[in-house]
Amino acid sequence: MNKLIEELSLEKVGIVLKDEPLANHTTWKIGGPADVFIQPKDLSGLVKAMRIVHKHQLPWRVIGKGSNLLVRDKGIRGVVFKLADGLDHLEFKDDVVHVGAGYSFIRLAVMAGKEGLTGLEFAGGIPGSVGGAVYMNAGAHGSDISRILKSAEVLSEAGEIKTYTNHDMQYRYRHSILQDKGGIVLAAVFQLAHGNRKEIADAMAKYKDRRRLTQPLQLPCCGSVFRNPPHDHSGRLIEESGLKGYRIGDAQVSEKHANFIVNRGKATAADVLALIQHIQKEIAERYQVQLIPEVEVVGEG
Ligand SMILES: Cc1cc2nc3c(=O)[nH]c(=O)nc-3n(C[C@H](O)[C@H](O)[C@H](O)COP(=O)(O)OP(=O)(O)OC[C@H]3O[C@@H](n4cnc5c(N)ncnc54)[C@H](O)[C@@H]3O)c2cc1C
Ligand SMILES: NC(=O)C1=CN([C@@H]2O[C@H](COP(=O)(O)OP(=O)(O)OC[C@H]3O[C@@H](n4cnc5c(N)ncnc54)[C@H](OP(=O)(O)O)[C@@H]3O)[C@@H](O)[C@H]2O)C=CC1
Ligand SMILES: C=C(O[C@H]1[C@H](O)[C@@H](CO)O[C@H](OP(=O)(O)OP(=O)(O)OC[C@H]2O[C@@H](n3ccc(=O)[nH]c3=O)[C@H](O)[C@@H]2O)[C@@H]1NC(C)=O)C(=O)O
Repeated sequence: MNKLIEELSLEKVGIVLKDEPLANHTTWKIGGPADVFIQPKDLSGLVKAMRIVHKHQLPWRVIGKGSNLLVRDKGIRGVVFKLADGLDHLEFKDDVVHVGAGYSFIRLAVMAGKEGLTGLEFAGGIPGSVGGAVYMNAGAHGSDISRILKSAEVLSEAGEIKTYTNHDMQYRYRHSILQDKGGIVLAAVFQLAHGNRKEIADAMAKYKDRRRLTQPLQLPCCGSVFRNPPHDHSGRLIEESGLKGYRIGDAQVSEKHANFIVNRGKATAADVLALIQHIQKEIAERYQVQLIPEVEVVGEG
């Protein structure tokens, strides 16, 4: 590991940290350490780092803003790449936007609105990176990434950069091909349309108010914990089961939105996982519905 860190430092790939607690990089503020944490300073830093990691045959994972991740308490063995500053270029060309994977998805929505471009209003309250959103097919208010993505640049483990079209992504509800095949989204191109600045701003303000009213935005959380089952809402089922406020350790079913689990202070991943299992058992017994987590659970317990 020390040899790897030495090589990464010599190549000046960006920020390189040993045993970095991932609780510092997830919105749940939960997660054990990554053996090696790399925040590349730019694209060439990422490509160089990937080559070195590949040579050392270490497992790796990429994260964005950690807003859909439950990292187990013993952390992640191998390397974690975090895409943030340095991979965050933004360029509007008529009604098309080219954006780096490390760019904030919320900020992108705000910037597109300022340009008078419509299509990204739904993203106004989704607190992740563009890369995470492309991978997750993030969505809200009746829209999602699949409606606007033209193409994405993806780096494979072998170090090749390929262009994926919208069709290649095989998008479905909160699913993309990347969830099966892996790869690192480097950048995305979105097709928007010219619209009315005021109408765009009004729609975003309306969505923002709705979120403030219905979601526990002030407490550490990861958004919806479970996918919605067909033709229903996990939040409705969990509330109807009387589980709002139910707590294991410092992990609690939000009083505001039953499909959110909030960290009341020092919740561990084990607390959250126990609560997830408890909810799944209650809902299966009561409604014969198997709730499937939307959040990704990674690392060692
Ligand atoms: C308050 C709150 C509200 C939310 N509301 C919504 C909502 O309305 N709709 C919605 O869809 N989600 C919502 N979420 C969940 C979350 O914001 C999205 O899933 C988001 O797209 C995750 O992006 P991220 O950068 O944080 O990804 P991370 O959590 O860091 O990672 C999630 C997954 O994406 C992968 N990934 C991240 N970056 C890349 C990359 N560059 N290349 C390849 N894979 C990558 C990771 O490996 C991981 O598997 C909400 C979360 C919170 C905290
Ligand atoms: N509960 C949790 O665990 C988490 C919740 N969040 C929530 O997500 C939101 C932003 O997250 P953050 O990581 O700070 O994002 P960023 O730092 O990437 O960007 C947020 C910026 O965009 C602005 N903004 C956000 N939404 C809108 C909108 N609909 N219309 C116009 N401007 C908007 C914000 O202004 P302004 O401050 O005025 O809204 C802020 O300046 C916040 O509401 C935050 O509460 C984020 C992470 C974790
Ligand atoms: C937050 C996320 O995405 C959210 C997205 O922000 C919103 C808005 O479009 O719609 C989905 O939530 P949701 O289905 O729970 O939407 P909401 O509008 O909050 O609730 C739906 C229905 O459930 C009911 N509901 C919700 C919460 C609750 O505690 N009790 C309850 O009865 C509501 O009354 C409403 O009738 C996405 N969740 C999923 C899993 O698809 C996320 O993916 O992380």
